[in-house]
Amino acid sequence: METSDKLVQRKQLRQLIRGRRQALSALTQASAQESLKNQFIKLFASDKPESIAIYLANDGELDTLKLINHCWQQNIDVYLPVIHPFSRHHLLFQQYTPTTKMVLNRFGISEPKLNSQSTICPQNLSVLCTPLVAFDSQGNRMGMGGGFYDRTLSQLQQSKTKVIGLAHDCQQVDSVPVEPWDMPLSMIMTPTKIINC
Ligand SMILES: Nc1nc2c(c(=O)[nH]1)N(C=O)[C@@H](CNc1ccc(C(=O)N[C@@H](CCC(=O)O)C(=O)O)cc1)CN2
Ligand SMILES: Nc1ncnc2c1ncn2[C@@H]1O[C@H](COP(=O)(O)OP(=O)(O)OP(=O)(O)O)[C@@H](O)[C@H]1O
Repeated sequence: METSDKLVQRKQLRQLIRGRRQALSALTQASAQESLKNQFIKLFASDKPESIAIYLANDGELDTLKLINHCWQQNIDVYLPVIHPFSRHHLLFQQYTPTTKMVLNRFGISEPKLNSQSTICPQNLSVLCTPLVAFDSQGNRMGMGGGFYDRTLSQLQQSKTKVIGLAHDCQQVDSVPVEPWDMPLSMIMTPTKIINC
């Protein structure tokens, strides 16, 4: 397929799936985040992670507040992505506690006010949960289009960090049109299932 065809295809798919998740009702979102928390508890029943990077939901993404609260209760260190102030399309991961000062980033998403003393190298995270727009059963993912998570994931190839894509079931497609830089996921968690890719 021509590169430009694929670009158009990816753009259309992104629009379609973003529309699907934005259309989910508050009730569906509420039950989805409860199920997500329960899936997480089941998955880590026998080995509690030390640290986990999550995200604050935006644009209809699978909500994570209940999961974050659960981690806090379990003394699991929670980190959030922060848009890198100088390095374009790169993320930093900063610890998030109930007292962390928050600011809005340029996408309107709440993120910790940058404090380099509470950031972590992604390689040192036990678990990294990525948001995504579309996924398939092979673990291919497509995000919002900035390549932020692709760049982070490309640094994790030699690390023990467990990478888990989080999404609603309605974000699954038969096949994500992938690009050479797209990093496949080894696991995707939805409110109803865990897919080992
Ligand atoms: N919850 C959450 N946090 C995240 C991400 C994410 O996907 N979800 N990111 C994962 O990368 C990073 C932010 N990346 C983003 C990239 C594009 C847009 C977005 O809304 N784009 C608009 C155009 C906005 C603009 O250009 O100013 C759009 O496409 O409509 C949002 C976040 C870091 N934090
Ligand atoms: N590891 C990388 N190194 C350099 N550039 C990259 C890397 N990964 C992706 N990019 C660039 O980022 C841009 C956006 O990529 P893409 O559309 O795949 O993002 P995405 O998967 O939707 O976003 P995200 O990864 O933030 O969820 C592309 O132009 C691509 O060239």
